[in-house]
Amino acid sequence: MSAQREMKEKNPWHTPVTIIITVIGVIAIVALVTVAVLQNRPLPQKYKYGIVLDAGSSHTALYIYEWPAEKDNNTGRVEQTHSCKVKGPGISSYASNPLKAGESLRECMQEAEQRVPGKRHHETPLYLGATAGMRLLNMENSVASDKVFQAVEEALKKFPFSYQGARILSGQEEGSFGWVTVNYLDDRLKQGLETTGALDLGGASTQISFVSDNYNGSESPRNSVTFRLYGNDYNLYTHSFLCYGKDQALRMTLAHQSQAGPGTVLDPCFHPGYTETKNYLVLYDSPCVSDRKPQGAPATFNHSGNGNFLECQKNIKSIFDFNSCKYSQCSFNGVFQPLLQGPFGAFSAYYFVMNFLNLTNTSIPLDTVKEKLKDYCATPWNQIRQQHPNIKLKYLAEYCFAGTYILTLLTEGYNFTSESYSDIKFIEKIKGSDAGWTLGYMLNLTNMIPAEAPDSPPLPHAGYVSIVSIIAVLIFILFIFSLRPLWPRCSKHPQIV
Ligand SMILES: Nc1ccn([C@@H]2O[C@H](COP(=O)(O)OP(=O)(O)O)[C@@H](O)[C@H]2O)c(=O)n1
Ligand SMILES: [Ca+2]
Repeated sequence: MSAQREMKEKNPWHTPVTIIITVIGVIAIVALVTVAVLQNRPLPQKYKYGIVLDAGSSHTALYIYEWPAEKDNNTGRVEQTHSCKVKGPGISSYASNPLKAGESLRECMQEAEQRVPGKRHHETPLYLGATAGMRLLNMENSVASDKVFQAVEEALKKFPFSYQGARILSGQEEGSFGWVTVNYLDDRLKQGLETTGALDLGGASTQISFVSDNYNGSESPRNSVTFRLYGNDYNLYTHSFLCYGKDQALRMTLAHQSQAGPGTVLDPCFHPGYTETKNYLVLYDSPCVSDRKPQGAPATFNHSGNGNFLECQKNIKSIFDFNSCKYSQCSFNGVFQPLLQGPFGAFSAYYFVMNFLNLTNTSIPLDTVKEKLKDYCATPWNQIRQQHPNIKLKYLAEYCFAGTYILTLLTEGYNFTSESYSDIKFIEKIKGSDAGWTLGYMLNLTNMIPAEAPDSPPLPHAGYVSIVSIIAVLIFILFIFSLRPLWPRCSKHPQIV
């Protein structure tokens, strides 16, 4: 017998039956695992889109959101993919020429048409939400505000999206949807984590929204908003202060000073050397101040600065009422506010102003922040202008006021202390999406956040593939053992040839 044959007889695995079984087994395992992997491989992503227009008091911005199309119940992450700032002022400024309000949106809407894939246009919901600018116009002149909405509606309907309406948000909606946005983007809602409060500062109103253990909605129910999200109940405290956005607050502070008498206003909230001639009619053209219009005043007044932080803060404090409170505790103007419970995200003008002033770092002690602002306000206007040649003078002139207003609102208004000040984070975006009410508004209207926690597959994909592989190998080994009777017998002793 040849040596080769001898080898074969010694090694039972070399019989044709076992070789065939092994090959088939290996092929079967590879096929099984391949199918398991391929079946669960993410498909090329297809997206759905949603568009929200934020018609603020100072300007309108368009946001495009996208989310994976094939996720059940739209449970995939929603992200902002594009934003467009509408040129010109907010839509409430077009009260005397409503058609222009509609026209102003055209450029950003055309951009949206480019950005959203054509075949998704007709199914992409389009919302417009207006905030405090339109609230004020509606109070002042509801016919004019209706006309602006009509014009805006006509302009938006010309685009191929699924138009869902334009309306004024209530203060509660504005505050609570800002809170939803921040906590959704931080993944706090899905995971049932402690939530972040939301501080939104606009031009015409400002919102504060947070969950507090000592607030269940029974004291001052009008400040209560409840949500059931991903299986958790949230009882939110929220309040919107109309007229306490930074632009209207500036009007109120100026109006307060100009009551001292017509002529010149020497304003501690403006830099030394700043001087402008301003129109009384423009100053008082807002329901926030119209009742304070002095009788028989001249058409214009001289607005000059002397840059004094402490005096500025004193003036700002005069627009708050700290005395009336019929609840256990109040923020200001007799508005109930439970004990602050952080952390807080402060966005919109809070961020823009503090970022300009290089004061977004809240681990800097509050006293140091005040010192820095004091120095900034005392800096001569000429020097400020030279340091920031590219910033529009109107905006540049107002940062001393705006910074002082923010600190006053937070500490005197909402009762943040030197300790709790560091609970605030000034934020612009979270994971690429702007902080603001728009995302929360769309998530709510499209039912994108389920009330109950979605059922998740019991195993992640990797775990599933590993278990399938292990079971396949075990079945194969069992199979081999079940064929034992067919195995060639091996002798314990070397065969004698
Ligand atoms: N880059 C920017 C953009 C806006 N802003 C200010 O942020 C505020 C935005 O308010 P808004 O137009 O949303 O007004 P509301 O309707 O929310 O009260 C305005 O006071 C703007 O002047 C800013 O300070 N810097
Ligand atoms: Ca706003």
